[in-house]
Amino acid sequence: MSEIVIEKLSKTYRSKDGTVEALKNVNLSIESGDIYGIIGMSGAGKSTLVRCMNFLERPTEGRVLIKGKSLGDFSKKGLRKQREEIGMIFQHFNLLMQKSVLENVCFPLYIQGKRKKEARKKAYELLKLVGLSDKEQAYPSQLSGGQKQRVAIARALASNPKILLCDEATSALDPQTTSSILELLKEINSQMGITIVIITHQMSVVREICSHVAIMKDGEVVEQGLVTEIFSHPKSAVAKELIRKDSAQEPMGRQTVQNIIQSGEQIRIVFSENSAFEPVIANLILTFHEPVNILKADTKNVGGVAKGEMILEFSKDSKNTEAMKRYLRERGLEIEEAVDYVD
Ligand SMILES: Nc1ncnc2c1ncn2[C@@H]1O[C@H](COP(=O)(O)OP(=O)(O)OP(=O)(O)O)[C@@H](O)[C@H]1O
Repeated sequence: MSEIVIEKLSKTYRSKDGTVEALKNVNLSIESGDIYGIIGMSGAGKSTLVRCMNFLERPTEGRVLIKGKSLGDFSKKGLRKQREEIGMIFQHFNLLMQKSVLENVCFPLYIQGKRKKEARKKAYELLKLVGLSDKEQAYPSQLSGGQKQRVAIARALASNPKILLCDEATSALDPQTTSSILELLKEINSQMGITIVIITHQMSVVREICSHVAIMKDGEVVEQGLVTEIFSHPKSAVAKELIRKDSAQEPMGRQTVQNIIQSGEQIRIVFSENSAFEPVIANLILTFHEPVNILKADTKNVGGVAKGEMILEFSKDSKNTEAMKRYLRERGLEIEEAVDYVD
């Protein structure tokens, strides 16, 4: 049975300035143990969707099922109990600034009625898990962004949730700290079996950690599936744009993209790092006696697997472009037009 099912979900905000359809007929299925990314540009509806997953926001239409139980059917008390199974972390950590790290982690346990001794024992364990045993007496203002997010993760895990919702949890962090937090989330997923939902606007986050992804635009899911599949063969314009931005963020990638000679047709190829890719390109050149520019070549971590990505450019006056593409396809490489990936 799926851990989370989103069925025909719509959310409309009404205010004196008019109505906003933040979600339109969203359908998703998230399996137990998935790390599921939800990605899209600003305003796409990501936060609204994740807030509907624990009914912080009530949908206008549709259902949210957690392990087959519809959240809409719960009483207030039942919903509060159900929410203990769904932890959440945020971009700005939302810690209690007047309380120590230890007391921040104890807080949800006190709300559940746990005694101080029991709560503290659990909090010590969690602080050890997130690598902050030495900071239990510190206050949030004395911590770095990455450490604050570790406290927030420990606090979210205090009620033994089955699901952890992460709303732009790494957006306020530098790339190195982002990687260490993603690493921690991966450990939590694999060691504790917690299903993780990650809201982000960065493809690099999805690439590094997620098994599945849903891509949102204007309140709708425009594409969803395995990250490896979407990274290799994105279909929607939004997916292509997010992949292009991901590449352009790397200094080498940007430089190469800016320096390209806009001449012949360009294609994008994604391949396994250890595939026999180079001989194919060398043989292509030897077979057709034509130069082929390699505009960009990169290796990316896609769900822990190294994937090669290349953008090739054929000569402007080439009469062999179609034959060369056929040659590459016949050798098992899947290729696509690269117009969406270069500026
Ligand atoms: N409480 C609210 N009242 C009215 N409109 C809202 C409310 N919350 C969100 N919206 C609108 O709903 C749409 C989706 O917003 P949402 O915050 O879910 O998008 P997002 O993809 O998370 O964006 P961002 O990445 O900028 O946080 C936007 O047009 C937003 O202005």
